[in-house]
Amino acid sequence: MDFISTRGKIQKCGFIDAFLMGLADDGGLIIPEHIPVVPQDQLKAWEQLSYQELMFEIFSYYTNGEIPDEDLKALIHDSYATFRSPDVTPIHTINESLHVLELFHGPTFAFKDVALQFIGNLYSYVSKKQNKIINILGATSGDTGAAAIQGVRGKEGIQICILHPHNKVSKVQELQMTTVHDDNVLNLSVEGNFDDCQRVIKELFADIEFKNKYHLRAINSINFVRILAQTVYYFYAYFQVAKKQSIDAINFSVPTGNFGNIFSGYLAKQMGLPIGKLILATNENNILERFVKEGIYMPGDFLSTYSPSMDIQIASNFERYLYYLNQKDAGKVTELMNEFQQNGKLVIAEADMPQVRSDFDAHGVKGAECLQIIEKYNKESGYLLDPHTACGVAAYEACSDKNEVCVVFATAHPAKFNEALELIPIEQQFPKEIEQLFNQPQYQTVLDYSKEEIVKQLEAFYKV
Ligand SMILES: N[C@@H](CCOP(=O)(O)O)C(=O)O
Repeated sequence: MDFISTRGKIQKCGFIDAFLMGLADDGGLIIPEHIPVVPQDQLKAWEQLSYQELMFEIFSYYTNGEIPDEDLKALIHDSYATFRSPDVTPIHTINESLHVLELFHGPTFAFKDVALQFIGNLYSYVSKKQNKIINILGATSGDTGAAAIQGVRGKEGIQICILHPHNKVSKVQELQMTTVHDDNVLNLSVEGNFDDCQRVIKELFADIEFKNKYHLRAINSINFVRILAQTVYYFYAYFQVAKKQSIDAINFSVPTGNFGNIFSGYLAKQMGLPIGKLILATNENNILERFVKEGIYMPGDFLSTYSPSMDIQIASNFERYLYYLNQKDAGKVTELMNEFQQNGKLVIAEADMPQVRSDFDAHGVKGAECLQIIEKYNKESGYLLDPHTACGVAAYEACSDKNEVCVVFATAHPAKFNEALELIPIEQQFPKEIEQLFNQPQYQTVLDYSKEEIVKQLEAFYKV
């Protein structure tokens, strides 16, 4: 399996090189040259596998034997040893048409742990095997940063710097990042929003001289390994539901900001998993919903919402989808991305819209609807949703027929967003790992939004 760029201007490379490159050196995103299709009898056999065994099988389609089987198995095993559920991502069934896939049983109580605990271990493995310096640079709207820091803290040969938007993440998210006081961790709290943070890191990754000098590595979903690791739970969810009831295709409703989590579903579907609808669940920052409904991809005004992890306007992984929508024409993708850069908007050809609408459906939650859904499900079924998952459930209600089966992703534990939950008359409980954060000192540098200032901080922090 070789890896290429959506812009077509890098040499084909193998799995580890694709992992280390993060953002493609031509400014595009890395994708597999061909998406492998899993034969039906293989899919059937996978039904009985544990999460870890399934992940090994899926990764083996992509790793080209670059990681010996025993090493890959050990990496996978170690990555999920810290999870609070033996199933890694267990299913909670509300009724026959609605299942919630709990993706928050990792150390930082969000779905990001599922990929990032593995990625932390993989960076450590590569650093030791190839004697490589790993300087991670990432941007977060709250969850990625906490999970990535947790995945690499204290690991030899790895430094991590995370940019988060100052005062625009939840208190628990902020504490999860900034109470870590390890020498290899730097938290920069930037006056701006997530899009500002993501823009700077993308510019730095696209500056090849800087990227190579400082050995920059990515943990955001620009890194294809993030996408691949997230496909595993689509397969696992399907098999768990299939054990409970007879199903054909199932729908997935996915809270999404950077288009990474749902793009993993697109990949799983191309690999042959019987997925019906992929439903994009967003909040008021609804660029993706407008794209599906109107065919226009154009950022609107940034809004702070009850679901801050999805307070994103420019979705990195959208470019991966554009590549497939345009029949893998890298020249066309380059043209479209340049157009977006210049005009701040992309208009999808009318002829392509039936395809878009058969690939995705979408619903954007507005204000009170998020809290109403949390209250309603708590009252009716005693299940507590976090605000992002509530967007997913609202999108299920809007887009999935009741005679279809839908899995909604619970992307975070509700305790991470107590500010929103306090607005509803329900009882909240904090897991002890979260409760104890409130008594700890914080370590972060607050910065104006200035690329020069950020670069100065990185140059002082990274070992080269
Ligand atoms: N919602 C994310 C934003 C970064 O997205 P990623 O999937 O590219 O890491 C977060 O919580 O940080």
